Amino acid sequence: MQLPEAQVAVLKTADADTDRPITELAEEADLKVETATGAALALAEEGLLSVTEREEATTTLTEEGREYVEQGLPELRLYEAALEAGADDEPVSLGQLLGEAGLDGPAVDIALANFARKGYGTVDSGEVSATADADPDADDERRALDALDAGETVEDTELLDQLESRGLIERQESTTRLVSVSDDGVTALMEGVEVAETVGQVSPELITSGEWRDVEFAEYNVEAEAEEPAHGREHILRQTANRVKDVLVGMGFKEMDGPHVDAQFWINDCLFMPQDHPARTHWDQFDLESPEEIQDLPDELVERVRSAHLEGVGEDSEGYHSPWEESVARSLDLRGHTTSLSMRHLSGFAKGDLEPPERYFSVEKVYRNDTLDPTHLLEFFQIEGWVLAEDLSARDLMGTFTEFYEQFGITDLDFKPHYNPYTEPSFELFGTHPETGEIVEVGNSGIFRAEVLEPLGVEADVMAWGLSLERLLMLMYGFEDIRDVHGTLCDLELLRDVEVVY
Ligand SMILES: N[C@@H](Cc1ccccc1)C(=O)O
Repeated sequence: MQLPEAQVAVLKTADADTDRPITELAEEADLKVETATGAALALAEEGLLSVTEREEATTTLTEEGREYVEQGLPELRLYEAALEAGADDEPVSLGQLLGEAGLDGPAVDIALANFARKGYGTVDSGEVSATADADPDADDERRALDALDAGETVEDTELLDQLESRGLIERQESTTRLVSVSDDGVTALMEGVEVAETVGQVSPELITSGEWRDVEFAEYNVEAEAEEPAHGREHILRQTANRVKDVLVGMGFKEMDGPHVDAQFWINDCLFMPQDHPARTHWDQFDLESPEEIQDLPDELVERVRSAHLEGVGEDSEGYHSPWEESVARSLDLRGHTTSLSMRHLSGFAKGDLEPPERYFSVEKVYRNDTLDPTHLLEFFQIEGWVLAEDLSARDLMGTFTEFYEQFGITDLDFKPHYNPYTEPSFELFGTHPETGEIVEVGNSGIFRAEVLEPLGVEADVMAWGLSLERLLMLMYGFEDIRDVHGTLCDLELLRDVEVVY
């Protein structure tokens, strides 16, 4: 019988009466595991080998686990020091015992937590009493660690769970394929198997020489399991950003863009944020030292914005009467929101004057000097948007959000009245986290005030919002930590394997 080279090697290395792991055969036959696996599966198909699968759990000691095998578990070291010092008779100070046991740093907490849990004694107001008749040699966790260190297996899953939760072991599940030669395989071997002269890959030489006409090509085994190469793919955040753009375009919006570094004028002043507003300090914004200021601001608009801040607009509006400096308006910041783009567009500065109805959006990065935590980073993507039209109301705003979020499977939005210096009314928007059930803030919105619109020269109503792309992702996929998908600590495995949801 003629077989491809790898198959002959595997068949000859396998045994008829013992099941052997493919990995072992591969090593012996000097083949890559994938090649040997492919060959074994092909042979099994021909009935020459039998292949069985075995699920295996392997347990390995972590570095900390190994350290305890050598030096003893902290709680046992504490117990031994306690016995030595006579704490089974009379309480002894914890400080003294820690010193004698050579325990410090995190080992102290570990010793204390497990000492009481395992019944080695009690600690009360810094005094340790030891149980007289505890037997550290019989300590299950110690024995299990020793056994694992010696390469033995431990069956007690509860004990393994405990060691795993202490971070002393790691468990992996794996599938091992076991192979043995079948009766037909034995017969074939006895009758003689030879390597078929097959060609695995077409080469330029084969083609130019015309030799390809005469050779025999190896068959492809499209069912063979191969290693999966980790290739590049679109980041889930980018993927979702693109979907958001598609959805908004589908809802009749146009995209706007603009600078990441911008004048405070566009970021804050146009939005009727008083220059002494707390969010304008460096706690929230990143200021640029250089260049010191922006040159091309529209003078007339600057004048109208200044006057709105100082005196208000129209009859009912007062303004702030607080200091307003043009140099502050001209200074540059990393934008803390993309509402700066809305201002550039609504004022006519970006694209010329706009006539209602108009709808614009952007999905762009913004920067804030926040404290890092599971839901905050120093930068995130904001889904900015606005509608310019006659007679808008809160219902239009809510209807737009309902329609937008529905496309991402999110149907349980909550609205909470809110305050922004630039919108009235204003609403914060909340969704429910699919895993934790927690209420998560997803955005902020409102209808721009006259103090914003009048200086811009806008006569119709404008409703507007800034939503967080990352929070949308959290609701869609159940991520609990923004750092899983964003930034340097993000989990590559998760990004590779996450399924696209629709
Ligand atoms: N700029 C607001 C969002 C917003 C935009 C427009 C109107 C109302 C609110 C924020 O960043 O939170």
